[in-house]
Amino acid sequence: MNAETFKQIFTSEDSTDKENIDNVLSIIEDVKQNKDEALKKYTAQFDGRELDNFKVPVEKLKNSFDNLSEEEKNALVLIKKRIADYQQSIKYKDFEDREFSYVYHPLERIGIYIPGGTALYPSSVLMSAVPAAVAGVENIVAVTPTFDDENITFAALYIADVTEVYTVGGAQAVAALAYGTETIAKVDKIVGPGNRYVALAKKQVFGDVGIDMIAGPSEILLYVDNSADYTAVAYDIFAQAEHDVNARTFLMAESQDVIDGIQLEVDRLIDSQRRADVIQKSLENNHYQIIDNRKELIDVINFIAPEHVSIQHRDEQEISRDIRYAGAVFIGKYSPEAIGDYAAGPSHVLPTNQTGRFSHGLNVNDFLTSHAVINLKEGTYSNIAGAAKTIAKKEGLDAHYESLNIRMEQ
Ligand SMILES: NC(=O)c1ccc[n+]([C@@H]2O[C@H](COP(=O)([O-])OP(=O)(O)OC[C@H]3O[C@@H](n4cnc5c(N)ncnc54)[C@H](O)[C@@H]3O)[C@@H](O)[C@H]2O)c1
Ligand SMILES: [Zn+2]
Repeated sequence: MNAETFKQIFTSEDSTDKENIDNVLSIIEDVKQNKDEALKKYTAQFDGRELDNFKVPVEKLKNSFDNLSEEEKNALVLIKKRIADYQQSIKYKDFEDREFSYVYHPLERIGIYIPGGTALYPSSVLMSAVPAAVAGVENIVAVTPTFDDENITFAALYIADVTEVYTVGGAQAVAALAYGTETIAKVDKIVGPGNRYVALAKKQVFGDVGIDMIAGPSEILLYVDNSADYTAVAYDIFAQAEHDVNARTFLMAESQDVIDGIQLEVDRLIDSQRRADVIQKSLENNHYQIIDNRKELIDVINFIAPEHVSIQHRDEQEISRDIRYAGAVFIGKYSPEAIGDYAAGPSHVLPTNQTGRFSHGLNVNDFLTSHAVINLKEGTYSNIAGAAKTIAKKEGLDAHYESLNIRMEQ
């Protein structure tokens, strides 16, 4: 049992979905050319809505918030504060020295995609918009295919310091953010999760505009021993599975007894789940493995770089310290992944499908850009200009050489 065993799982997936790519490319081209007209056309085609005006007035957002129960309002406010405090604490700070500085500035205008095709995601609003607001972004534009006059997504947008909201979704919304239309001005970066069309569109527009990452179907790797609460672990597996039929769980334990114990709870409880049909389907993607060697376990985790890792084990602290690549690591009984979805603080917008090996969860620093400031004094210059001249000469760049040399002679 080692990381090699998992290669098969990851290489056999259809990451290149030719038909959908062509479809998304033609939507993007159309929006580039025909702007608002194209947005209206695709909104009618895919969402079945005739839209004259897709800008949502702030009163609509406010109404949605005002009409929530006190309990719901308080929940959104508390979650917003948790996210903001956490993001503030990890925000990069300028480095300033006599001859070098490194300074950070917020992006000017960003777009957040809030999924809304089949479910509402007020948590995603807060997880994307609050980090941007903490970074100091002035123009936070949200797009979402959410059309009801009042809904919890609008309520979250109301308290999240979002400055503009448009009811467009899918690849057409991503294209509008990337290239601009008569109604929606172009942004500098697009963030947030969405379905495959949204993900493919983000991939296509990258380069013309920044993106955060390509987040695919959700996944969790659980490492559990017999000190864990098997019923709670069964619910952790359901929580992952109910997201989407493509979601998956990697359940790992040192012995078959543990896996059997959890499986018993899964079998006992599954029929009583409201989303049992989705759960049942996504459980087919699960992989249950016995790993009794700690080094192999860590190799597998680092290879998969799971979106979520949950360790519920006697040695959970020690094991967690060796993990290098993961979207987020949840340690122990009181850090279930579900608390991370809503309220722990770090964003739930996380890299999936091994992309955690080179990218990270959305955070405040994704909304900052930075540059170096070089302000050398004469002494430093004289110490290093000789080396620079030598290389400039070797490269045959004479003007570079002279630019350096002339200052040495003075
Ligand atoms: N990783 C995360 O943090 C996270 C959080 C929340 C949601 N999600 C994911 O976001 C996704 C939400 O998907 P959704 O579909 O509900 O909403 P969505 O808003 O992502 O997509 C809806 C849009 O898809 C477009 N579309 C639908 N069918 C199309 C077709 N045949 N061709 C072209 N475009 C088409 C439509 O324009 C529609 O507006 C889910 O996969 C969910 O798991 C992820
Ligand atoms: Zn979840």
